[in-house]
Amino acid sequence: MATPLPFVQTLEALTSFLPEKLKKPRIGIVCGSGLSGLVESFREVVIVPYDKLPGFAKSTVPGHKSALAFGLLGAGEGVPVVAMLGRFHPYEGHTFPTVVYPIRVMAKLGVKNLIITNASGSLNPAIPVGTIVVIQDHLALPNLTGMNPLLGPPTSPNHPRFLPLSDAYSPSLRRLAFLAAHRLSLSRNALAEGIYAWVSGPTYETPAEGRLLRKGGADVVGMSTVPEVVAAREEGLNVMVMSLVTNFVVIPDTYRSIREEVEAELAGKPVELPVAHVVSHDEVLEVGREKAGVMKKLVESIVELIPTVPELH
Ligand SMILES: O=P(O)(O)O[C@H]1O[C@H](CO)[C@@H](O)[C@H]1O
Ligand SMILES: Nc1nc2[nH]cnc2c(=O)[nH]1
Repeated sequence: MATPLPFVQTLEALTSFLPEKLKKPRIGIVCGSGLSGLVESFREVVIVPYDKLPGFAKSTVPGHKSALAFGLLGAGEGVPVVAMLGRFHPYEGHTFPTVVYPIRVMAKLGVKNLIITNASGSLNPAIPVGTIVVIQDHLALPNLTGMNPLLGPPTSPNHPRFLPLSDAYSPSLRRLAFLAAHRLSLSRNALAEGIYAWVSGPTYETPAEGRLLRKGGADVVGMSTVPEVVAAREEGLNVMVMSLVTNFVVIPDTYRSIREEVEAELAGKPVELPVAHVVSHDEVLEVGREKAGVMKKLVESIVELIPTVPELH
């Protein structure tokens, strides 16, 4: 029997921290690796550490803090928002109910629109490092092979047993990303559209795995987000995802042949080979820091535009 989730206690704890005007955020934000600087644009901020909230775990990944930030975002009076300054990943050892618990709490607070950010590796030569990819769809091998976040009894009798995901990424919200980029005079290349492959991690891809995902139609790959999207859709939220490309996944056309190298060496003709790039989380965080400002402005602009779209109310 699964442990019951402590929603009532979490909501009571949150209420005790928040002033009236921040108690009912309508927009939720998830900050990806290195992107929690988003909170710098919030006004009247209240930070609630995860260890003060029953049901919340601790984020153990560098670049992820362990707190919720509530505040007002955008011009004028501002819109009440809540942001996760750090997420939970299954590879940290968190169970799926724990990974998506903050999303379900956001839904119970009244959040209707969710903006998720993450860091990812590019599988598509036309999508270079530094691009922000507005996600159109996902390819989730774990979902198809027995690691689906919704396995087990439904969290609520109101949830559908068989959740459709053909429309998971809200066209209305995605539209706002491009309108916001226009408002901010970003270059056309700053923003792309693409498909996110979710892998469990924590290993980065081998070249063969990268090639498989690319052939399967994915443009970028990461180790998060999809469980959050699935839970948010189950809760009835509108969802959009912006993925910052922090590195290329190395997918060579051919493999270096050690046999040929040895044969050349033995024949007195050693070959000089280029050193292959090896990705690291430090590099991921570095690109996150460089692009945090653009991501912050985009999110703020989208938050300002949401109230102008009737179907997002
Ligand atoms: O998806 P976020 O949390 O932004 O982080 C990405 O960066 C980390 C790997 O460097 C992984 O956690 C991957 O998913
Ligand atoms: N799986 C995966 N996650 C990432 N997060 C940031 N870069 C990468 C990557 O190359 N692969």
